[in-house]
Amino acid sequence: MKKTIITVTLNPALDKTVNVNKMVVGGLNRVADVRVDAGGKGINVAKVLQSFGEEVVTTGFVGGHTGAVLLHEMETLHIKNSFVTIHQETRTNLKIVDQSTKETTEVNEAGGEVQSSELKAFYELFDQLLQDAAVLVLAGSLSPGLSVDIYEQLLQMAHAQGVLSILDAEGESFLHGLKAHPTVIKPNIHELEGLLNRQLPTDSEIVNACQELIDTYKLDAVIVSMGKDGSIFVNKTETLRVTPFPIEPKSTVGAGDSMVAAIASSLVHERSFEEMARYACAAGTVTASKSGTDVATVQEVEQKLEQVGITRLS
Ligand SMILES: Nc1ncnc2c1ncn2[C@@H]1O[C@H](COP(=O)(O)OP(=O)(O)OP(=O)(O)O)[C@@H](O)[C@H]1O
Ligand SMILES: O=P(O)(O)OC[C@@]1(O)O[C@H](CO)[C@@H](O)[C@@H]1O
Repeated sequence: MKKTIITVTLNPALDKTVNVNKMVVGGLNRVADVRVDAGGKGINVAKVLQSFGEEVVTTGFVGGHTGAVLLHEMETLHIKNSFVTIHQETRTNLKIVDQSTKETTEVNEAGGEVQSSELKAFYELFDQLLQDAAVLVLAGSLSPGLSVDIYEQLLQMAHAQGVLSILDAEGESFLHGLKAHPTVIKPNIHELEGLLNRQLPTDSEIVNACQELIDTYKLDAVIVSMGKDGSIFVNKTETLRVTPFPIEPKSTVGAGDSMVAAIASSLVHERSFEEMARYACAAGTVTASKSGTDVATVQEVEQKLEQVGITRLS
């Protein structure tokens, strides 16, 4: 049986996280401390999967000095990777954590442009990687130069090979990707409201929206994350309201990606929907309690599984 999980980050980043005592918008902010991590959604997913002991390979585009640092970071973390090198520079994303409110302000660059020859090389590489794959994770924004329907195309290639898929995207690329029927989607509440172009102030409105998406786009499951308020898991037969255990949040960057990693691992291991929810919530919540773009380890997640609150709504 195939077990490999491919994570795709078309627009990765080095995440530079700075802590300031109290953020002054429009004023001078002195940085108390700084850290740099390999980032980009699919790379964060791969970091968690590596700790979980899954067979994971991560791919996408990297370029320039920042790209070289990113590749070095992945080697240090022993994450199997196969990236197409582009001429332009990989971006650096700034994350400002205000220690007085514990809020994170994110400033994400657009990223280096991908040329058509580089895209062609990626499609060839992706086609090869699919041969051994069980699950595909597509996550994050698109670099300039990429077509908004790229997720749709990659999902169609994956489905032709019988590969399950998780899509975590927003805006136009998300809408296009949905047309190719990913197995699971994991929007946060803002991405879900943006997709449907309406506010979803109550749990029951969120659940109805998830069911609507499952029916319209023939999805297996929709998982909506809502930061400290937890998450809602909906598939064709079950609806779960999931509540995290208390933490002191340090940086929520990568929390959603950690959920996606736990969902991918649960698909490979054919866990029940409830077990998937436990793993995903524990992974996201542990990551939110860590600094920078540092992510949950398998030991930390498994210790917390029983502390996840699950209420079965159907
Ligand atoms: N402040 C917090 N306190 C407790 N748990 C949190 C907090 N923030 C995030 N989490 C946990 O992490 C999960 C995912 O968080 P969130 O909804 O912010 O994801 P996201 O917006 O996709 O994140 P990102 O895109 O930065 O990876 C939540 O469902 C919750 O379990
Ligand atoms: O600009 P995108 O691709 O939407 O998001 C990129 C990003 O904010 O997402 C990750 C956290 O989820 C970070 O590591 C990274 O900087």
